[in-house]
Amino acid sequence: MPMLADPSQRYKPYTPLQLENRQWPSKILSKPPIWLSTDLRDGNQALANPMTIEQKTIFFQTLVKCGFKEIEVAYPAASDTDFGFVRLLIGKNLIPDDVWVQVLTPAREDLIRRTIESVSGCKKAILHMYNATCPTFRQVVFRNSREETVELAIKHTKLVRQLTDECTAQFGTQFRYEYSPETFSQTEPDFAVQICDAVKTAWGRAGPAHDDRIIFNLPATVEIGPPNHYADLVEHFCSKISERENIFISLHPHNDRGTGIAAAELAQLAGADRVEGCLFGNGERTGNVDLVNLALNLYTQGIHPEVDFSDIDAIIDIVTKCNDIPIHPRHPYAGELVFTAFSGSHQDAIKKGFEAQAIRWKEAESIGEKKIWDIPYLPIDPADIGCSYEAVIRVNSQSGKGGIAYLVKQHLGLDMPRRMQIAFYLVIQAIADLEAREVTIEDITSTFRKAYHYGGGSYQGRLVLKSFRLMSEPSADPDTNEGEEERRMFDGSIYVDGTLRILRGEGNGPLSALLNALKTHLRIDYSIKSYSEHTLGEGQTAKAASYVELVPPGPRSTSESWWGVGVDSDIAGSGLRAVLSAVNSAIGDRALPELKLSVGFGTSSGQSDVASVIVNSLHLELPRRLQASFFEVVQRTAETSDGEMTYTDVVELFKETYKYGDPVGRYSIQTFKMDNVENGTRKAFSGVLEVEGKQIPISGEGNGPLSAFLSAIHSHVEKGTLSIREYSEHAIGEGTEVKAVSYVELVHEVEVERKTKKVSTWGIAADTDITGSGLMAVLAAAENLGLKFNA
Ligand SMILES: CC(=O)SCCNC(=O)CCNC(=O)[C@H](O)C(C)(C)COP(=O)(O)OP(=O)(O)OC[C@H]1O[C@@H](n2cnc3c(N)ncnc32)[C@H](O)[C@@H]1OP(=O)(O)O
Ligand SMILES: CC(C)C(=O)C(=O)O
Repeated sequence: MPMLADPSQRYKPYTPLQLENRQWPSKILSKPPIWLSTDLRDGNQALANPMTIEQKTIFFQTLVKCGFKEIEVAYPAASDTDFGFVRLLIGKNLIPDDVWVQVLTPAREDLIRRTIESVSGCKKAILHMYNATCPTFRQVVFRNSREETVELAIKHTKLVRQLTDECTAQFGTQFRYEYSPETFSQTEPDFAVQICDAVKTAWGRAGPAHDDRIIFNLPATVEIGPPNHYADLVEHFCSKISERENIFISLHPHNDRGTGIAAAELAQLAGADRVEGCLFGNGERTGNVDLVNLALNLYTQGIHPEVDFSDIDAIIDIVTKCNDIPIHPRHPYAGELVFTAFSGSHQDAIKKGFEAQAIRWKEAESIGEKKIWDIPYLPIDPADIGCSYEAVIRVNSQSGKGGIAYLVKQHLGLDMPRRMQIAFYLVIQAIADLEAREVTIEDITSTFRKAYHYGGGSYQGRLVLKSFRLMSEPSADPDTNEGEEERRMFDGSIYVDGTLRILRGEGNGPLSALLNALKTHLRIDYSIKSYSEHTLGEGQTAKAASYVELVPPGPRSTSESWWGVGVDSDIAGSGLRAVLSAVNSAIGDRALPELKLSVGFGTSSGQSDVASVIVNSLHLELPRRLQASFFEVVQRTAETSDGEMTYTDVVELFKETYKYGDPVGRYSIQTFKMDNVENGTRKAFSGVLEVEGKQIPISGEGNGPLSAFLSAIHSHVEKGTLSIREYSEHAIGEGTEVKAVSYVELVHEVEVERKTKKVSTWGIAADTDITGSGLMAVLAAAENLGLKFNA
């Protein structure tokens, strides 16, 4: 059947109340109401499968834990389960002393007796009786006149009074009385007041003290009008009922029009003291009013609700298990999606909101002011109810760059520059569109790693930085401006398609020096369009994150660009890594010039090619001056072999030249000790030097281990003086096999025919002890120089 063209033919509107001097619209809520949870009664009676005693027990304990002090636990006359549950709570002493349990009964003698029997022995009980009072119920259900309806309420209230007094006398149970003119919102307002006044008189003991007050519960048993109408009815009731000070006015809104929350809030403004409802709004039909929603609404106004939902997920878990009803994903405060934004503009605003709030809070903290929550689209801090920010931003095809950037920042700590956000957004958007699904955080982080070759392991690209050195030297150009006078030289070992190569370049900064090296050695030619950086983490573990945008060289008309990201404990290192990250994207699978390992080490080969051979074969990252020195050796040797040397020839030549890896040297250190002297500002070396089988005790002092050792051997050198021109070291090997390799360039000066003659050479040594490797490198150099030691 279609909807009616004229619904007024079937449905009549509510009758508005002509309330004079209406007060509630200009009031505000400033304190929480008394809460009554009726989950175990009104909520329970609405379930297809009412709760078992075990479920009711768990639910009851959860309510107690949340801080509810009044809990309607059963309709005891309804079933053995309900009756037995009340007996169990009392028998097992499960009711805390400050908690009132409430039980409901209709106005029928047999059921009232059974209900009061159920609470005998309980410390504090609220006996709740109801009878329907509105015209339809009077006429149809009870077939009673107004007078008969009032009489029914009076008669049974008197019975309740008599039986509860008897129970108090016998068991010491403290009782309060709650009366509900059921269907209050459909009852004539004056009749509701009349019947409650009569009930109060029949009860006969309402007083102003908290525990003596009679409770009049005014149910919107069925929500038949807008919330302002309910508020009007409540304000009318509050102003007309006698002895208002001896009464608690309670609300019991249902949610048939979906305005139960609004009705409860407005009716509190209208004068109510107490609210009955269920967690997450379970209950008959569309449910009772949701107490969690009401309480958290107060909380977000800065008013503590005096019930605690700090771990809302745990509460949801118990409630959904007991009710066997799921919570809607959009349910206020509790739904799975209520702290989630999928749409781009929401995500953007949330991201900016968090950033701005962090700054605001820092300032507020420094001047002792409140840290007020003010994040777009998030009325409450999810953390306050035990939720994480994990789900705040989720990505699908409706999302924008801001949300994706937020997630990258949250999960990888990387705060991408705006243009990079746009570039990465397009990558994610393509996935979301193509696969028509939500893009998970795992998808986003792994796509980011793949796109920018970030995170090592399987994500790394064709070019991987192993180590580098940056040097400065004054510019050769006399016309350079102040501040531009330095040239930067990059000298690094980079894996190129798995082969370690030594690349060198120079520029006016580290990044341009690397780009120059890539151009020179690998014909990779790009320029930097933008660069930015920020710190990642705090304190000692802080690192630098750099972002680079590369474009093809020449006039910048192209829209094509490649972004890269690099993270390193060293800021220059992070920039270099960012360049390589972008280069890896830019080159794709284009072929790169190979390192020719077996031919061409004649005059046409460069120093870095030779250095590449050494690093690949012996894992030695030669200092630049040693590279130059050895290159000269290679060139001289190549001349004698028609300009051609094989890879193996070069390696052997290196070993032979520097006696590297030669186990039987003429000189060795038998034992040594390095002490701190002069408050640790200087070092004192003492040990035994073995020279061609002879043991020579030596000792000396210096400002560091090497100078101390040098001074120790000095007096035993046959003639001349020794000094160290250059020293460097690096680790070699991995894990437990790691050693230190030291490189020492030793200079020997001798007077020959009144002229000072200077010769120098390199010594290289590896040892598990870094000081040991340095000393051995000095000896190796001495041996390579052909020095003689006296005993
Ligand atoms: C708005 C609310 O939520 S009110 C609470 C509703 N909750 C429940 O009903 C859950 C528990 N109920 C039950 O277990 C049963 O209904 C019982 C045990 C209370 C009564 O069961 P029964 O005796 O079989 O009667 P039934 O369920 O048909 O109830 C209707 C009878 O109670 C009367 N009645 C209904 N409400 C009331 C009341 N508040 N006061 C007095 N009598 C009432 C009806 O007029 C009707 O009487 P009739 O049999 O003389 O016509
Ligand atoms: C018994 C009353 C309070 C009731 O549950 C209702 O009217 O909804």
